[in-house]
Amino acid sequence: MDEAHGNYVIKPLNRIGRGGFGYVEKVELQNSNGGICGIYARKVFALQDTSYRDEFIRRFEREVTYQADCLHTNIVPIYIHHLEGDTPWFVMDLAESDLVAELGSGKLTIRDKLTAIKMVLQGVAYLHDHDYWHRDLKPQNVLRFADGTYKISDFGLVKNADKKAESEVITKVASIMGTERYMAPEVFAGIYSEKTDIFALGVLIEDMDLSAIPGIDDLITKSTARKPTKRHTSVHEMLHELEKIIKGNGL
Ligand SMILES: Nc1ncnc2c1ncn2[C@@H]1O[C@H](COP(=O)(O)OP(=O)(O)OP(=O)(O)O)[C@@H](O)[C@H]1O
Repeated sequence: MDEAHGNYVIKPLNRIGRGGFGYVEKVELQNSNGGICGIYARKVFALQDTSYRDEFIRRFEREVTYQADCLHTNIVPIYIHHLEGDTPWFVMDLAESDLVAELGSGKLTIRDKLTAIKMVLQGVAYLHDHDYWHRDLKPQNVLRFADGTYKISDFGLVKNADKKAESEVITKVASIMGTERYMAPEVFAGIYSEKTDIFALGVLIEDMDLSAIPGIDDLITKSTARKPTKRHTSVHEMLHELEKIIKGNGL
C-alpha cells in the first residue's frame, strides 16, 4: 500500500532480506504530485515483543543518525527517515549485490578485488576520522552498487567513540551479534576500538583470496595480530601499505 509521508509517497515493491531487528525492502519513491524519484531500499524496524524493545528502538535511531551523518562515496547514503511510531524506517540507495555474492560469483579479477578492498578501507578510514567504530565489518555489510562502487552498510552496531553513553545491553548485543570470524580477541571481553575494526578488515582481506600477491599476507598478519597494539595504528596506514603492495607488484 502506498504511504504518504510529507512531500513523498513510498510504494513498497518487494522484500529484499531480513535483519535481526526488521527487514529491508525495495521501494519506489514518488513526490507528492506523482513524479517518480527512483527506486530505493528501505530498512524497517519490526521487533515486537521483547523487554528490550525501547533499547533497540534507540539503537535503530542511533543507526539512522550516525549513518546520515556519514557522507562519503564508500558509505551507503541515507535520504529520508521516519523515527516516530511503532515501525521506524529509513530510505537508502539500493544496492545490486554484496561482497559475499561477488566473491561467490568467482568473477572478480585480482584488480577488482584490490579496488574493492581500497574502497572498503577508504569508507572505514572516513568513519574512524569522524570518531565512529563500525564494530560489524564483514563482506555481508559491504554492498555493491550499479556503478561498481562498494559501500559500507549496516550501522546497527556503530559506536561513536566520543559518546560514553551506551547501554550494557547494546554492548552485549554487539559481542553476541558480531560474526565470530571477524571478531578481534579483545571483543570477547567487551573491549572495542579502531583496532577491532582493523582486525575485521584484515579478515575481510583474507577472504579475498589474494595471498599469491607478495605483501598481502604481511598486511593480513599485522592487521589481525592478537594484541591490538601490534596491529596497524590506523586504517590510513593499511591503505598506505596496500598502495605500496599494488605499486610494488605492478598491479
Ligand atoms: N541498501 C540496500 N540495498 C539492497 N539490499 C540491502 C540494502 N541494505 C541491506 N540490504 C540487504 O537486506 C538484508 C538485511 O540487511 P540488514 O542490514 O538489515 O541485515 P543484517 O546485517 O542482518 O541487519 P542487522 O545487523 O540490523 O540485524 C541483507 O541481505 C542485505 O544485503
